[in-house]
Amino acid sequence: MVRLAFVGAGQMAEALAKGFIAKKVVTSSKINAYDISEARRRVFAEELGCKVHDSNDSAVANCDVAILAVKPQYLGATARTVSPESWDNKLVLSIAAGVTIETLKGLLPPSARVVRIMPNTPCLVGESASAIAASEEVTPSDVELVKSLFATVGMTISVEESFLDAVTGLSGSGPAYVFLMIEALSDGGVRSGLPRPVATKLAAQTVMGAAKMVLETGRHPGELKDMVTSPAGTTIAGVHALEDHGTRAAFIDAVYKATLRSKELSKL
Ligand SMILES: NC(=O)C1=CN([C@@H]2O[C@H](COP(=O)(O)OP(=O)(O)OC[C@H]3O[C@@H](n4cnc5c(N)ncnc54)[C@H](OP(=O)(O)O)[C@@H]3O)[C@@H](O)[C@H]2O)C=CC1
Ligand SMILES: O=C(O)[C@@H]1CCC=N1
Repeated sequence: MVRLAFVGAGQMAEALAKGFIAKKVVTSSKINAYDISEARRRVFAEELGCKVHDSNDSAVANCDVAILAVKPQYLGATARTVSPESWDNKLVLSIAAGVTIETLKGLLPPSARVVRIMPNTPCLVGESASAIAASEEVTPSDVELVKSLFATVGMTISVEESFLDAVTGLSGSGPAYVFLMIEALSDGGVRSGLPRPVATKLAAQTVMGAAKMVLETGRHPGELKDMVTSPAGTTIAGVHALEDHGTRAAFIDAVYKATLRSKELSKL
């Protein structure tokens, strides 16, 4: 069984570790971790049962695959806390938004093989969307290993590295847009008289059901929308309100602005 190391044990590292453990792809005893925050080290040791180290160097020295999971701004300084000997021959996965393979290679010895991945938090429930871009040195068996690891917590897709900023703007950040949407739909239900727990449950199930229809039928979302929309009915009244408030443009702009921010992070 592969030995992992999380360099940074924050929100996303926790979501991935919990997902991997739940799917039994890695046992907690094979997950090494370090975080500068004692509170985060405690979560990994006490809640997840992982091997928590007293440095990034020790965590990486004891792994086959290291997952860089600190904020992009701290990646350079963090990578330098690990000695070249500990990085030697490691498969290094970076989930950091924006930070390019070229930058990552500049931080690591030449023997390290670099893969960038952009997952999202639904890995916690086995429904992540992870896009993967590998550097030239990465072997086909490395790619297979990464794909099989992340496939246990959701779907994986290989992309050109140049697409990763857009992926980050869409699926990396996307759960936040959808949570906001569910919260707002629930507010709408409450505004119309539903009790909050009923409204939130209906909103979340509706989003999940609609998403499943897109994925499972392969039909265009516009066509599926038309199936709900009766002439002079309730849905077209709701759709008109959404169009009137510029909802479609707001989503397009959200993804675009997040993409631009990912590009900015690559320059830090
Ligand atoms: N959250 C998400 O949905 C997603 C995040 N990502 C990427 O994942 C990465 C982590 O994001 P996220 O989990 O949200 O961030 P968090 O801030 O929750 O986690 C990062 C952790 O790293 C710690 N840290 C900082 N410096 C070091 C260091 N030198 N050594 C060890 N640990 C350190 C931080 O401690 P402290 O807080 O004390 O600084 C923090 O606990 C980012 O690069 C982000 O772009 C990718 C996909 C989705
Ligand atoms: O907000 C962020 O920067 C990170 C990257 C993608 C999701 N969260």
